[in-house]
Amino acid sequence: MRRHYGTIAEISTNENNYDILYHPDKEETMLTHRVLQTKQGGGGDEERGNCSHNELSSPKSLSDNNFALDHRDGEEKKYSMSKLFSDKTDVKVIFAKKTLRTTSLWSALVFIGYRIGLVVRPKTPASVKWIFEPPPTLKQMYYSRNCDEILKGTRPIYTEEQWQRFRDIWKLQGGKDPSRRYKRNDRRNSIAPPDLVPPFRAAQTTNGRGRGVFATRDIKKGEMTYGGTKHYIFFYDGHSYRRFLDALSDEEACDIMKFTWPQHGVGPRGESVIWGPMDDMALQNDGGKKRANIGCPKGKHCGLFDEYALRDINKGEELLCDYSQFFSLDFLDYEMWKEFGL
Ligand SMILES: C[S@@+](CC[C@H](N)C(=O)[O-])C[C@H]1O[C@@H](n2cnc3c(N)ncnc32)[C@H](O)[C@@H]1O
Repeated sequence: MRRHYGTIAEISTNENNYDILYHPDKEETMLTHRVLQTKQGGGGDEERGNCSHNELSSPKSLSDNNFALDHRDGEEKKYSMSKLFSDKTDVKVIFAKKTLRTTSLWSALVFIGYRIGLVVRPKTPASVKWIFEPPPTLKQMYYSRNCDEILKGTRPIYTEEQWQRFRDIWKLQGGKDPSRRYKRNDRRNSIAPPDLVPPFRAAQTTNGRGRGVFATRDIKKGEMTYGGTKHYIFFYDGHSYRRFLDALSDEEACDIMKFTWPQHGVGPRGESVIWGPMDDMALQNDGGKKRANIGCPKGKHCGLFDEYALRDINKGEELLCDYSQFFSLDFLDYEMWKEFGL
């Protein structure tokens, strides 16, 4: 006899109005709409009695003790149902021959075998390599893509079409902007007018900072220079971030790793995300507290990425923000990546 907690192969009834969901990840089976329970002290075919009925709006887990059923593997059992269906409805439960636990144990042993080299590893196609290998961290992706070398060279200035391509790939992969789900009165909402044209353009710096952004006209202190997350991409987990980078060339992926960073409190319920602007804003360099000439003026409330000139800025001057608000210059050592398994 075995106490069964999860792997019911099949449930059938002469009324067919409930669904079974099997969740291998959670190692549990769920019944939705209606919930099967064993009856206390029933008779006849019933194992321990009854099936009581529960109309549930949310699924209830079979791994719950309510559903512990003693059985033999491969055995057929019948449970009479009361309330759930009409009194005399029979529900047949056929238990899987192999329980999930046994299967999981074998899978775990094979997996460990692969990891420690006891089991000969077949040549793994790239598409399934993560089944056998732990997914790469940010540093591993950075070094495997040869980013150290790539980023030493002069990097290109991206055109609007190239930025758009990054945003399109992200959208095609199911990317969603969490700020669209902010409530109307959320203080993080941007107040940037939809037609705001940022008064800066990317170009190469001459002081060894790579690319930067430069004022395309004189900008008055207090003027808005950027706003909102219209061009941002967001990732809620390390896997979607990896998948995005996988769609890009080494050169592009190395750049994107530099242009994106993890941050707390961005999602509608304060979730952390990895995000970054996919426009020239990504090339803004750090001026530290002292030399930053754009940012959120002291005492002013600023929505997400609403930035203002902190002093008068001349045409051609580099626009610098203060990175300490977001991330460190040495982005690879930014501890928060670890929260995403990166
Ligand atoms: C978001 S990118 C900015 C664009 C970058 N200059 C480029 O060409 O890719 C951030 C990176 O720029 C570089 N950077 C930004 N501000 C800097 C500064 N004040 N001094 C030196 N490097 C800086 C650092 O390498 C940093 O990781």
